[in-house]
Amino acid sequence: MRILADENIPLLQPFFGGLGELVTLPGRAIDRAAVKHADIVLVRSITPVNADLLADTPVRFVGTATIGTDHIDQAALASMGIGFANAPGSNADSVVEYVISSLLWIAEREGFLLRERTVGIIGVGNVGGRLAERLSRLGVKILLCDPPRVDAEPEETQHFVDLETLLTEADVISCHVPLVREGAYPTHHLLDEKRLKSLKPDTVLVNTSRGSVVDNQALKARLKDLGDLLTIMDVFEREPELDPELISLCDLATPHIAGYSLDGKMRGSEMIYQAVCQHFGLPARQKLGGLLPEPWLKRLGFSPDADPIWTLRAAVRACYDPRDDDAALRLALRRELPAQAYDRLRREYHTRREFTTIKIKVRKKSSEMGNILTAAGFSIREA
Ligand SMILES: NC(=O)c1ccc[n+]([C@@H]2O[C@H](COP(=O)([O-])OP(=O)(O)OC[C@H]3O[C@@H](n4cnc5c(N)ncnc54)[C@H](O)[C@@H]3O)[C@@H](O)[C@H]2O)c1
Ligand SMILES: O=C(O)[C@H](O)[C@H](O)COP(=O)(O)O
Repeated sequence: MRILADENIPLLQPFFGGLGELVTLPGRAIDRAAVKHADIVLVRSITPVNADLLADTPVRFVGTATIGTDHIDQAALASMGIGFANAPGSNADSVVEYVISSLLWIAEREGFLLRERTVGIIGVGNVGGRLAERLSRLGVKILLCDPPRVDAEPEETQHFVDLETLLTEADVISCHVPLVREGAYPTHHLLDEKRLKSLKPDTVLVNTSRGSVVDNQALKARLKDLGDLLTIMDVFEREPELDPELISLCDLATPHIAGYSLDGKMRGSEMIYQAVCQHFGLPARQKLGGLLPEPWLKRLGFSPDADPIWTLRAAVRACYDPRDDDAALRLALRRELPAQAYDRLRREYHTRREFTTIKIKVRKKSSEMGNILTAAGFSIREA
Protein backbone atom coordinates (compact mmCIF):
# COMPACT_ATOMS: atom_id res chain seq x y z
CA MET A 1 0.00 0.00 0.00
CA ARG A 2 1.13 3.56 -0.68
CA ILE A 3 0.72 5.89 2.27
CA LEU A 4 0.96 9.67 1.92
CA ALA A 5 1.24 11.51 5.22
CA ASP A 6 1.67 14.98 6.67
CA GLU A 7 5.28 15.12 7.90
CA ASN A 8 4.09 16.70 11.20
CA ILE A 9 2.39 13.48 12.31
CA PRO A 10 4.77 11.87 14.82
CA LEU A 11 5.79 8.19 14.78
CA LEU A 12 4.89 7.68 11.13
CA GLN A 13 7.71 5.21 10.54
CA PRO A 14 7.06 2.93 13.55
CA PHE A 15 3.32 2.88 13.01
CA PHE A 16 2.99 2.93 9.23
CA GLY A 17 6.43 1.94 7.89
CA GLY A 18 5.49 -1.74 8.05
CA LEU A 19 2.20 -1.29 6.19
CA GLY A 20 3.66 -0.20 2.86
CA GLU A 21 5.56 2.56 1.09
CA LEU A 22 5.48 5.77 3.16
CA VAL A 23 5.84 9.24 1.58
CA THR A 24 5.70 12.40 3.70
CA LEU A 25 5.00 16.00 2.70
CA PRO A 26 4.22 19.29 4.48
CA GLY A 27 0.46 19.34 5.08
CA ARG A 28 -0.03 22.33 2.79
CA ALA A 29 1.68 20.46 -0.07
CA ILE A 30 -0.75 17.53 -0.02
CA ASP A 31 -2.55 18.23 -3.28
CA ARG A 32 -4.18 16.32 -6.13
CA ALA A 33 -0.87 15.56 -7.79
CA ALA A 34 0.44 14.01 -4.58
CA VAL A 35 -2.62 11.93 -3.72
CA LYS A 36 -2.80 10.48 -7.25
CA HIS A 37 -0.27 7.88 -6.11
CA ALA A 38 -1.70 7.09 -2.67
CA ASP A 39 -4.02 4.44 -1.26
CA ILE A 40 -4.04 5.99 2.20
CA VAL A 41 -3.81 9.71 3.04
CA LEU A 42 -2.98 10.84 6.59
CA VAL A 43 -3.48 14.52 7.36
CA ARG A 44 -3.61 17.11 10.11
CA SER A 45 -6.02 20.03 10.36
CA ILE A 46 -4.30 22.24 7.75
CA THR A 47 -5.14 19.99 4.76
CA PRO A 48 -8.66 20.42 3.39
CA VAL A 49 -9.91 17.00 2.27
CA ASN A 50 -12.82 16.99 -0.18
CA ALA A 51 -13.96 15.77 -3.60
CA ASP A 52 -11.65 18.26 -5.36
CA LEU A 53 -8.68 16.55 -3.72
CA LEU A 54 -9.76 12.92 -3.96
CA ALA A 55 -12.17 12.33 -6.87
CA ASP A 56 -10.79 9.77 -9.36
CA THR A 57 -7.74 8.92 -7.25
CA PRO A 58 -6.77 5.50 -5.84
CA VAL A 59 -7.28 6.75 -2.25
CA ARG A 60 -9.31 4.28 -0.17
CA PHE A 61 -8.79 5.65 3.33
CA VAL A 62 -8.23 9.06 4.93
CA GLY A 63 -7.10 9.48 8.52
CA THR A 64 -6.70 12.76 10.37
CA ALA A 65 -4.51 12.67 13.48
CA THR A 66 -6.73 15.34 15.05
CA ILE A 67 -9.86 15.63 17.13
CA GLY A 68 -11.41 18.29 14.87
CA THR A 69 -12.91 17.28 11.51
CA ASP A 70 -14.01 20.63 10.07
CA HIS A 71 -11.30 20.34 7.37
CA ILE A 72 -12.81 17.07 6.11
CA ASP A 73 -15.85 16.78 3.86
CA GLN A 74 -17.05 13.51 5.37
CA ALA A 75 -20.14 13.33 3.14
CA ALA A 76 -17.91 13.53 0.04
CA LEU A 77 -15.66 10.76 1.37
CA ALA A 78 -18.67 8.56 2.10
CA SER A 79 -20.11 9.15 -1.36
CA MET A 80 -16.78 8.12 -2.93
CA GLY A 81 -16.62 5.00 -0.72
CA ILE A 82 -13.47 6.22 1.04
CA GLY A 83 -13.00 5.13 4.64
CA PHE A 84 -12.34 7.79 7.26
CA ALA A 85 -11.21 8.13 10.87
CA ASN A 86 -10.15 10.95 13.15
CA ALA A 87 -8.60 10.72 16.61
CA PRO A 88 -11.34 11.66 19.09
CA GLY A 89 -10.08 12.51 22.55
CA SER A 90 -6.42 12.00 21.58
CA ASN A 91 -5.20 15.43 22.69
CA ALA A 92 -8.09 16.39 24.98
CA ASP A 93 -5.95 16.28 28.16
CA SER A 94 -3.38 18.50 26.49
CA VAL A 95 -6.06 21.14 25.84
CA VAL A 96 -7.41 20.79 29.39
CA GLU A 97 -3.91 21.38 30.78
CA TYR A 98 -3.38 24.39 28.50
CA VAL A 99 -6.62 25.89 29.84
CA ILE A 100 -5.83 25.12 33.49
CA SER A 101 -2.31 26.53 33.26
CA SER A 102 -3.56 29.67 31.47
CA LEU A 103 -6.35 30.23 34.00
CA LEU A 104 -4.05 29.77 36.99
CA TRP A 105 -1.73 32.38 35.53
CA ILE A 106 -4.43 34.92 34.74
CA ALA A 107 -6.02 34.39 38.17
CA GLU A 108 -2.70 35.06 39.86
CA ARG A 109 -2.05 38.14 37.71
CA GLU A 110 -5.52 39.54 38.38
CA GLY A 111 -5.41 38.66 42.09
CA PHE A 112 -8.22 36.12 42.40
CA LEU A 113 -8.46 32.41 43.12
CA LEU A 114 -10.07 30.20 40.49
CA ARG A 115 -12.29 28.57 43.08
CA GLU A 116 -13.81 31.99 43.79
CA ARG A 117 -15.03 32.19 40.19
CA THR A 118 -17.61 30.42 38.00
CA VAL A 119 -16.30 28.80 34.84
CA GLY A 120 -18.76 28.37 31.96
CA ILE A 121 -17.93 25.55 29.55
CA ILE A 122 -19.57 25.65 26.11
CA GLY A 123 -19.43 22.20 24.53
CA VAL A 124 -19.17 19.35 27.04
CA GLY A 125 -17.57 16.60 24.96
CA ASN A 126 -14.10 15.12 25.25
CA VAL A 127 -12.31 18.37 26.07
CA GLY A 128 -15.09 20.30 27.81
CA GLY A 129 -16.15 17.25 29.84
CA ARG A 130 -12.62 16.53 31.06
CA LEU A 131 -12.05 20.21 31.84
CA ALA A 132 -15.27 20.28 33.86
CA GLU A 133 -14.17 17.22 35.84
CA ARG A 134 -10.76 18.61 36.72
CA LEU A 135 -12.04 22.08 37.61
CA SER A 136 -14.84 20.62 39.74
CA ARG A 137 -12.33 18.46 41.60
CA LEU A 138 -10.33 21.66 42.20
CA GLY A 139 -13.39 23.22 43.83
CA VAL A 140 -14.27 25.56 40.96
CA LYS A 141 -17.94 26.22 40.28
CA ILE A 142 -18.91 25.07 36.79
CA LEU A 143 -21.72 25.94 34.38
CA LEU A 144 -22.20 23.61 31.43
CA CYS A 145 -23.87 24.34 28.09
CA ASP A 146 -24.32 21.74 25.37
CA PRO A 147 -27.72 21.85 23.59
CA PRO A 148 -27.03 18.78 21.37
CA ARG A 149 -26.33 16.71 24.47
CA VAL A 150 -29.31 18.17 26.32
CA ASP A 151 -31.56 17.08 23.45
CA ALA A 152 -29.93 13.64 23.12
CA GLU A 153 -29.45 12.86 26.84
CA PRO A 154 -32.06 14.87 28.79
CA GLU A 155 -31.69 12.78 31.97
CA GLU A 156 -27.93 13.16 32.29
CA THR A 157 -27.88 16.89 31.49
CA GLN A 158 -30.61 18.28 33.72
CA HIS A 159 -28.13 20.63 35.40
CA PHE A 160 -26.91 22.10 32.06
CA VAL A 161 -27.84 25.71 31.28
CA ASP A 162 -28.64 27.56 28.07
CA LEU A 163 -26.03 29.72 26.39
CA GLU A 164 -27.50 33.07 27.46
CA THR A 165 -27.54 32.00 31.12
CA LEU A 166 -23.95 30.84 30.88
CA LEU A 167 -22.82 34.08 29.23
CA THR A 168 -24.57 36.14 31.91
CA GLU A 169 -23.44 34.17 34.95
CA ALA A 170 -19.95 32.86 34.18
CA ASP A 171 -16.81 34.80 35.11
CA VAL A 172 -14.73 32.61 32.81
CA ILE A 173 -16.06 31.30 29.47
CA SER A 174 -14.26 28.47 27.71
CA CYS A 175 -15.30 27.27 24.22
CA HIS A 176 -15.02 23.56 23.37
CA VAL A 177 -17.45 23.08 20.48
CA PRO A 178 -16.75 21.70 16.99
CA LEU A 179 -16.89 24.25 14.15
CA VAL A 180 -20.23 23.60 12.43
CA ARG A 181 -21.74 25.98 9.89
CA GLU A 182 -25.11 24.34 9.26
CA GLY A 183 -27.77 22.22 10.94
CA ALA A 184 -29.62 22.54 14.22
CA TYR A 185 -26.63 23.58 16.34
CA PRO A 186 -24.35 25.82 14.28
CA THR A 187 -21.27 27.14 16.06
CA HIS A 188 -19.84 29.50 13.44
CA HIS A 189 -19.69 32.87 15.25
CA LEU A 190 -21.50 31.31 18.20
CA LEU A 191 -19.97 34.21 20.09
CA ASP A 192 -21.09 36.94 17.70
CA GLU A 193 -21.00 40.71 18.07
CA LYS A 194 -24.17 40.83 20.20
CA ARG A 195 -23.05 38.12 22.60
CA LEU A 196 -19.53 39.51 22.86
CA LYS A 197 -20.96 42.95 23.64
CA SER A 198 -23.12 41.40 26.37
CA LEU A 199 -20.18 39.94 28.32
CA LYS A 200 -19.68 41.60 31.66
CA PRO A 201 -16.43 43.51 32.26
CA ASP A 202 -13.47 41.37 33.41
CA THR A 203 -14.91 38.21 31.89
CA VAL A 204 -12.11 35.81 30.96
CA LEU A 205 -12.76 34.42 27.47
CA VAL A 206 -10.88 31.30 26.39
CA ASN A 207 -11.02 29.85 22.90
CA THR A 208 -9.16 26.62 22.15
CA SER A 209 -11.83 25.18 19.83
CA ARG A 210 -11.77 26.71 16.36
CA GLY A 211 -11.13 30.38 15.52
CA SER A 212 -14.45 31.00 13.79
CA VAL A 213 -16.47 30.00 16.85
CA VAL A 214 -15.74 33.57 18.02
CA ASP A 215 -16.30 36.50 15.65
CA ASN A 216 -12.72 37.81 15.67
CA GLN A 217 -13.56 41.23 14.22
CA ALA A 218 -16.24 41.78 16.87
CA LEU A 219 -13.85 40.58 19.57
CA LYS A 220 -11.19 42.99 18.34
CA ALA A 221 -13.72 45.83 18.34
CA ARG A 222 -14.75 45.08 21.95
CA LEU A 223 -11.10 44.84 23.06
CA LYS A 224 -10.20 48.09 21.28
CA ASP A 225 -13.28 50.02 22.39
CA LEU A 226 -13.52 48.89 25.99
CA GLY A 227 -10.42 46.78 26.73
CA ASP A 228 -12.34 45.17 29.58
CA LEU A 229 -12.18 41.46 28.73
CA LEU A 230 -9.33 39.08 29.49
CA THR A 231 -8.65 36.83 26.52
CA ILE A 232 -6.79 33.55 26.14
CA MET A 233 -6.81 32.67 22.44
CA ASP A 234 -5.21 29.58 20.93
CA VAL A 235 -7.23 29.59 17.71
CA PHE A 236 -8.02 32.36 15.27
CA GLU A 237 -10.11 32.96 12.19
CA ARG A 238 -8.25 32.61 8.88
CA GLU A 239 -5.28 30.62 10.25
CA PRO A 240 -2.47 30.66 9.21
CA GLU A 241 -3.05 34.36 8.41
CA LEU A 242 -2.94 35.56 12.00
CA ASP A 243 -4.04 39.12 12.80
CA PRO A 244 -1.15 40.76 14.72
CA GLU A 245 -3.43 43.56 15.93
CA LEU A 246 -5.86 41.12 17.55
CA ILE A 247 -2.97 39.18 19.05
CA SER A 248 -1.52 42.35 20.54
CA LEU A 249 -4.85 42.87 22.34
CA CYS A 250 -5.02 39.34 23.80
CA ASP A 251 -3.69 38.50 27.24
CA LEU A 252 -2.41 35.13 26.01
CA ALA A 253 -2.17 34.25 22.33
CA THR A 254 -0.77 31.00 20.98
CA PRO A 255 -0.61 29.48 17.48
CA HIS A 256 -3.15 26.63 17.80
CA ILE A 257 -0.97 24.47 20.02
CA ALA A 258 -3.28 23.76 22.96
CA GLY A 259 -3.44 20.12 21.87
CA TYR A 260 0.27 19.83 21.12
CA SER A 261 1.49 17.73 24.06
CA LEU A 262 3.75 14.98 22.75
CA ASP A 263 1.51 12.45 24.48
CA GLY A 264 -1.58 13.85 22.71
CA LYS A 265 0.03 14.00 19.28
CA MET A 266 1.41 10.47 19.60
CA ARG A 267 -1.97 9.12 20.78
CA GLY A 268 -3.43 10.68 17.61
CA SER A 269 -0.94 8.71 15.50
CA GLU A 270 -1.76 5.48 17.32
CA MET A 271 -5.50 6.01 16.87
CA ILE A 272 -5.30 6.50 13.10
CA TYR A 273 -2.91 3.54 12.83
CA GLN A 274 -5.49 1.38 14.59
CA ALA A 275 -8.23 2.74 12.31
CA VAL A 276 -6.16 1.98 9.18
CA CYS A 277 -5.49 -1.57 10.40
CA GLN A 278 -9.16 -2.11 11.17
CA HIS A 279 -10.26 -0.72 7.80
CA PHE A 280 -7.91 -2.99 5.85
CA GLY A 281 -8.35 -6.03 8.13
CA LEU A 282 -4.72 -5.96 9.31
CA PRO A 283 -3.45 -6.85 12.80
CA ALA A 284 -2.54 -3.68 14.79
CA ARG A 285 0.70 -4.98 16.30
CA GLN A 286 2.43 -1.67 17.06
CA LYS A 287 1.56 -0.10 20.43
CA LEU A 288 2.25 3.44 21.67
CA GLY A 289 3.50 2.31 25.11
CA GLY A 290 7.10 1.58 24.16
CA LEU A 291 7.38 4.54 21.79
CA LEU A 292 6.66 7.38 24.24
CA PRO A 293 10.01 8.81 25.40
CA GLU A 294 10.85 9.38 29.05
CA PRO A 295 9.72 12.83 30.16
CA TRP A 296 12.53 15.34 30.76
CA LEU A 297 10.96 16.27 34.08
CA LYS A 298 10.19 13.03 35.90
CA ARG A 299 9.81 13.95 39.53
CA LEU A 300 8.96 16.91 41.74
CA GLY A 301 8.90 17.16 45.50
CA PHE A 302 7.47 19.77 47.86
CA SER A 303 7.99 20.52 51.52
CA PRO A 304 4.88 19.64 53.56
CA ASP A 305 4.91 23.28 54.76
CA ALA A 306 4.49 24.68 51.21
CA ASP A 307 1.30 26.56 50.48
CA PRO A 308 -0.97 24.19 48.46
CA ILE A 309 -2.03 26.86 45.93
CA TRP A 310 1.59 27.87 45.37
CA THR A 311 2.43 24.18 44.97
CA LEU A 312 -0.27 23.76 42.35
CA ARG A 313 0.95 26.75 40.33
CA ALA A 314 4.58 25.59 40.58
CA ALA A 315 3.78 22.03 39.47
CA VAL A 316 1.56 23.15 36.61
CA ARG A 317 4.09 25.67 35.32
CA ALA A 318 6.98 23.25 35.65
CA CYS A 319 5.06 20.96 33.33
CA TYR A 320 3.64 23.55 30.94
CA ASP A 321 3.69 27.36 30.97
CA PRO A 322 1.67 28.83 28.08
CA ARG A 323 3.47 32.17 28.48
CA ASP A 324 6.44 30.57 26.69
CA ASP A 325 4.28 29.88 23.62
CA ASP A 326 2.72 33.33 23.85
CA ALA A 327 6.16 34.99 23.98
CA ALA A 328 7.43 32.91 21.07
CA LEU A 329 4.45 33.95 18.94
CA ARG A 330 4.84 37.67 19.72
CA LEU A 331 8.56 37.52 18.94
CA ALA A 332 7.96 35.61 15.71
CA LEU A 333 5.36 38.15 14.58
CA ARG A 334 7.99 40.89 14.89
CA ARG A 335 10.32 39.00 12.56
CA GLU A 336 8.24 36.91 10.16
CA LEU A 337 5.06 37.10 8.16
CA PRO A 338 2.13 35.80 10.23
CA ALA A 339 1.54 32.66 8.15
CA GLN A 340 5.26 31.78 8.24
CA ALA A 341 5.41 32.32 11.98
CA TYR A 342 2.30 30.18 12.52
CA ASP A 343 3.60 27.25 10.46
CA ARG A 344 7.15 27.40 11.82
CA LEU A 345 6.18 27.57 15.49
CA ARG A 346 3.90 24.57 15.08
CA ARG A 347 6.44 22.61 12.99
CA GLU A 348 9.25 23.27 15.51
CA TYR A 349 7.09 22.87 18.60
CA HIS A 350 9.00 22.01 21.77
CA THR A 351 8.54 18.77 23.65
CA ARG A 352 5.69 19.21 26.07
CA ARG A 353 4.38 16.46 28.34
CA GLU A 354 1.13 15.96 30.18
CA PHE A 355 0.70 16.30 33.96
CA THR A 356 0.43 12.54 34.55
CA THR A 357 4.01 12.04 33.34
CA ILE A 358 5.39 13.81 36.45
CA LYS A 359 5.49 11.94 39.75
CA ILE A 360 5.09 14.31 42.70
CA LYS A 361 6.22 13.33 46.17
CA VAL A 362 4.08 14.56 49.04
CA ARG A 363 4.22 13.67 52.73
CA LYS A 364 0.57 12.53 52.78
CA LYS A 365 -1.68 11.80 49.83
CA SER A 366 -4.73 12.83 51.83
CA SER A 367 -3.29 16.26 52.74
CA GLU A 368 -4.70 19.45 51.18
CA MET A 369 -1.61 19.59 48.96
CA GLY A 370 -2.03 15.96 47.89
CA ASN A 371 -5.71 16.46 47.17
CA ILE A 372 -5.16 19.59 45.04
CA LEU A 373 -2.34 18.05 43.01
CA THR A 374 -4.34 14.86 42.44
CA ALA A 375 -7.38 16.91 41.43
CA ALA A 376 -5.28 18.81 38.88
CA GLY A 377 -4.22 15.51 37.28
CA PHE A 378 -0.73 14.82 38.67
CA SER A 379 0.50 11.39 39.78
CA ILE A 380 1.13 11.57 43.50
CA ARG A 381 3.50 9.38 45.55
CA GLU A 382 3.85 9.43 49.35
CA ALA A 383 7.42 10.26 50.35
N1 LIG B 1 -6.66 24.03 20.02
C1 LIG B 1 -6.37 22.76 19.85
O1 LIG B 1 -5.23 22.39 19.74
C2 LIG B 1 -7.48 21.74 19.85
C3 LIG B 1 -7.19 20.43 20.25
C4 LIG B 1 -8.23 19.51 20.30
C5 LIG B 1 -9.51 19.87 19.94
N2 LIG B 1 -9.74 21.14 19.51
C6 LIG B 1 -11.11 21.56 19.17
O2 LIG B 1 -11.86 21.63 20.38
C7 LIG B 1 -13.23 21.42 20.10
C8 LIG B 1 -13.80 20.39 21.06
O3 LIG B 1 -13.18 19.15 20.88
P1 LIG B 1 -13.79 17.84 21.60
O4 LIG B 1 -12.85 16.75 21.40
O5 LIG B 1 -14.22 18.15 22.98
O6 LIG B 1 -15.06 17.59 20.69
P2 LIG B 1 -16.30 16.67 21.05
O7 LIG B 1 -16.97 16.36 19.78
O8 LIG B 1 -15.88 15.55 21.93
O9 LIG B 1 -17.23 17.63 21.93
C9 LIG B 1 -17.86 18.76 21.39
C10 LIG B 1 -19.10 19.02 22.20
O10 LIG B 1 -19.67 20.24 21.72
C11 LIG B 1 -21.09 20.07 21.71
N3 LIG B 1 -21.72 21.02 20.82
C12 LIG B 1 -21.91 20.94 19.49
N4 LIG B 1 -22.57 22.04 19.05
C13 LIG B 1 -22.78 22.82 20.13
C14 LIG B 1 -23.39 24.09 20.30
N5 LIG B 1 -23.94 24.76 19.29
N6 LIG B 1 -23.41 24.61 21.56
C15 LIG B 1 -22.88 23.96 22.60
N7 LIG B 1 -22.30 22.73 22.48
C16 LIG B 1 -22.24 22.18 21.26
C17 LIG B 1 -21.28 18.62 21.27
O11 LIG B 1 -22.57 18.15 21.62
C18 LIG B 1 -20.17 17.93 22.03
O12 LIG B 1 -20.59 17.46 23.29
C19 LIG B 1 -13.29 21.05 18.62
O13 LIG B 1 -13.53 22.22 17.87
C20 LIG B 1 -11.88 20.60 18.31
O14 LIG B 1 -11.58 20.72 16.96
C21 LIG B 1 -8.76 22.08 19.47
O1 LIG C 1 -8.37 19.08 16.29
C1 LIG C 1 -7.33 18.89 16.89
O2 LIG C 1 -6.99 17.76 17.31
C2 LIG C 1 -6.41 20.03 17.17
O3 LIG C 1 -6.94 21.23 16.76
C3 LIG C 1 -5.02 19.75 16.66
O4 LIG C 1 -4.14 19.86 17.73
C4 LIG C 1 -4.62 20.66 15.57
O5 LIG C 1 -3.31 20.39 15.21
P1 LIG C 1 -2.90 20.38 13.68
O6 LIG C 1 -3.61 19.26 13.06
O7 LIG C 1 -3.36 21.68 13.10
O8 LIG C 1 -1.43 20.20 13.67
